[in-house]
Amino acid sequence: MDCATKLVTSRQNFSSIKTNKYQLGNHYVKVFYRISSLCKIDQEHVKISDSTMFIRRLEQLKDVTKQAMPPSYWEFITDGIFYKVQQKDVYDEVVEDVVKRLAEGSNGILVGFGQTGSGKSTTIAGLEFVSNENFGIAPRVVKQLLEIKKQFNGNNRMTIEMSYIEMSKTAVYDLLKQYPNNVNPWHVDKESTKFIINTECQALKELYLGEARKETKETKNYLSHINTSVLTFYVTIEDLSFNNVNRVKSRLHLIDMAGSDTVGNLTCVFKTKGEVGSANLAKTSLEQFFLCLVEKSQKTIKSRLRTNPLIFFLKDDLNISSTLRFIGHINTDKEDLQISLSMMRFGQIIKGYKPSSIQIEQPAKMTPENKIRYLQRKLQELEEERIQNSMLLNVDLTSNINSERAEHLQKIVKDYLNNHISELDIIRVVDASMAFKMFKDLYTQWEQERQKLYKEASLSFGKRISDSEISLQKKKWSSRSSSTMATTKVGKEKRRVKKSKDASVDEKLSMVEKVDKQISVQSFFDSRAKHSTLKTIASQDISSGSISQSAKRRKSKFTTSIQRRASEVKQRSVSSFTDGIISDTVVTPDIIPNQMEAWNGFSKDPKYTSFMEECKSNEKNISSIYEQYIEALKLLNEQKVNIDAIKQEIIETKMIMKFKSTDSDKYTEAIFMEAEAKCKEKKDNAEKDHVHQKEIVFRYLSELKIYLDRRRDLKEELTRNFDAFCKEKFNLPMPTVKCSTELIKGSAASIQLNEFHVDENMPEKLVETIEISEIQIGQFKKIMQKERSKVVKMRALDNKKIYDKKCYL
Ligand SMILES: Nc1ncnc2c1ncn2[C@@H]1O[C@H](COP(=O)(O)OP(=O)(O)OP(=O)(O)O)[C@@H](O)[C@H]1O
Repeated sequence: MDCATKLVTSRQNFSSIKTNKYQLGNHYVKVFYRISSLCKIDQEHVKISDSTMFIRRLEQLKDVTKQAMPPSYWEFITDGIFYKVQQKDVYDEVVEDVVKRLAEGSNGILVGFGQTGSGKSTTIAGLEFVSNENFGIAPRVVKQLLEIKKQFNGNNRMTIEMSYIEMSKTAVYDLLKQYPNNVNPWHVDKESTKFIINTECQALKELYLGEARKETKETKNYLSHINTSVLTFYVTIEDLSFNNVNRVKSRLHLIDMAGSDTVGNLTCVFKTKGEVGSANLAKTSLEQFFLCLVEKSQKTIKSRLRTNPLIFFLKDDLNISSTLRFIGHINTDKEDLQISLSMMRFGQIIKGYKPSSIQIEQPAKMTPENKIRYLQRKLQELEEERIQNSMLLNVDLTSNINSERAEHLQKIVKDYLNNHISELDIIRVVDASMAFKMFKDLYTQWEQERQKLYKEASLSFGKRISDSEISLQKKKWSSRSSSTMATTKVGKEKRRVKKSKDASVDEKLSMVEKVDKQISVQSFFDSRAKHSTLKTIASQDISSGSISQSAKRRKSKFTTSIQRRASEVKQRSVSSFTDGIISDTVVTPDIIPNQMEAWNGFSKDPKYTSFMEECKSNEKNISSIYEQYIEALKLLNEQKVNIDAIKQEIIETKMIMKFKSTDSDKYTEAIFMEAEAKCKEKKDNAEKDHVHQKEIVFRYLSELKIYLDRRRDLKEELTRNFDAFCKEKFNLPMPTVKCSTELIKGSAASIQLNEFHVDENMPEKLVETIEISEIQIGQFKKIMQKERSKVVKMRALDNKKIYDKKCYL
């Protein structure tokens, strides 16, 4: 798989481009291109600059008289060109936002089109590889949707379903059904299977099975798909908080078009003329439909809907308010230029652009005029970029922010304050402006608390200090930059205060200064250090010889009250900070690095020893039952595979019997019947074992559930205990607490529930943690191969029957 860097990324700036007057292009319609990583870019024929592709004009190559002229190219504007990039990069750039919009109720269509063997299926499905890093768009959509689903709770519910169909010129097949799986081409929506996705594992298994049921032709290197396939995700979001359930439905279609080609091309020698023609027709139909769409001709659009089952199926979703993404796949080899040009033109039609022809001089021969033209164009581009940037900087983008985004920003603020991220990570203009607004609010809040405390402190000494005096004093105090300077100034300040016969003001100011330090942002996250600082400062002041005994007494009283208030303010700050800004953080107990010491103290405290022991023993139980459960599950799956194999044997025996029935004698028939009976007996026994094994699996599962429930309670208790410990030892609650990593080491939370077929009844809590491993992909591939060979055999038998029938007739 590719590992080189991304060649060109998306560019949104199309202003310098000649567009069709019926331009369809809005920011929801994007056309990308992926150049097959198996071919080298031939610079003479193909050039790429940003997201613009230049392809050599073919007539110039063919016409010898024109070959001496400067090379002339077609210019195609795209939203991004990928060459030798990771699957993830393609996904992030092209699909991620489509899925987000899908969860918000917007329909979407993603079409992978291109020449035979150019990498369409790799981009859309990517199931032939052994690592999930190489998964294509479909498995990644499943993962992202399930992640979004996790965020729905309470009155909001999200349901994800999928259907998977394959379309040939004349028929439509349901890929989620066993062969024979024809559906009525005009009732695909009603007749196709809708599979409810609860886990990534189940969905992947269905994807692999669907892949196996596709019609393919074996080539030297890979299996080529003959037909177009459409994988549709149906998302339903329900809000149950009203009397009438509020329901939003949306669909996302991932279309893997049949490979277009020219009959006789080396890339498609294995395909019949009919198959090539049918693939080209599918692309042309879509192209024609888009031309109608671009021209907004409702009448023609309607009539076109009835000409093609694919367009009919996509129907309402195929319009410009949906999010449309097209990924064209091309080879840049000279012999494939013609078909590549056709693919590029398709993209331009979708965007509503008119390809223009330009001449590109070779750099060595560049004339001054061309240089000026080139530089002028670059200048214009930069100028436009500058205008856009300055617009972004000056526009208040924060007003349009939704709650999810706001939550995300709150998390950024929290992470920044916790030193988990740097300023550079808040680089986006919107993020930065919102984040700084939050910093400001936070600061204002603390500043108000501080002022309030100051006033209260002044009042408690029976003397009111005017606001101006406070600010004057404050300024003087805050201007101290070093400890020595501070000492000298303290002396001066005290002399001045003595002169004004108000020594108590000085004391109060020094106390308030300490409180200031105490509630500063830094000290907020370093509670222990601050706490001791407070004590040290207080004791230093108290022992200071310049203060009289009564002042000392007053001061110590004052210190205690200030300390208490500081602690109160801090606690209030902590809770308001947590409530207002990082309300999402306290849910999971977490240990942040500078609290490790506190955690160690807590875990060794004899008061909590028995509690900690219980936590550990619960984790141990989870581990051991989990292992047994996995073993039992493995056996269960093996049994299932065995049963499938026996069933297959029965089918095959029956089929052979049917075929032989015409010319076989009674003796042969009896042998077949006996073989079938034996298979059935084997199947019955295997099914009995399977039922028994299922019971064992569920027993382990329910046991595991009990321990996991206990773990949840223990976690809550742990949070409470740790909080109490921190309050007791440091006089401060911990802002966030987490189980020690040591504690959960080896626990089921850290174990990834493995592979294997998981029954629907498996509790969601467990299923959520499933990560797809390479072993599991291997198993899926085995299932796929088995299913494929089964379908191939059955198809061959059907074709033979049809052939025999024809011959007979
Ligand atoms: N980005 C890539 N990285 C590695 N291998 C790739 C990539 N793209 C395609 N291939 C390889 O090229 C071959 C053809 O790819 P794929 O099946 O995706 O093409 P296709 O366009 O779907 O073909 P067809 O139209 O014949 O079905 C496969 O062997 C695949 O592994």
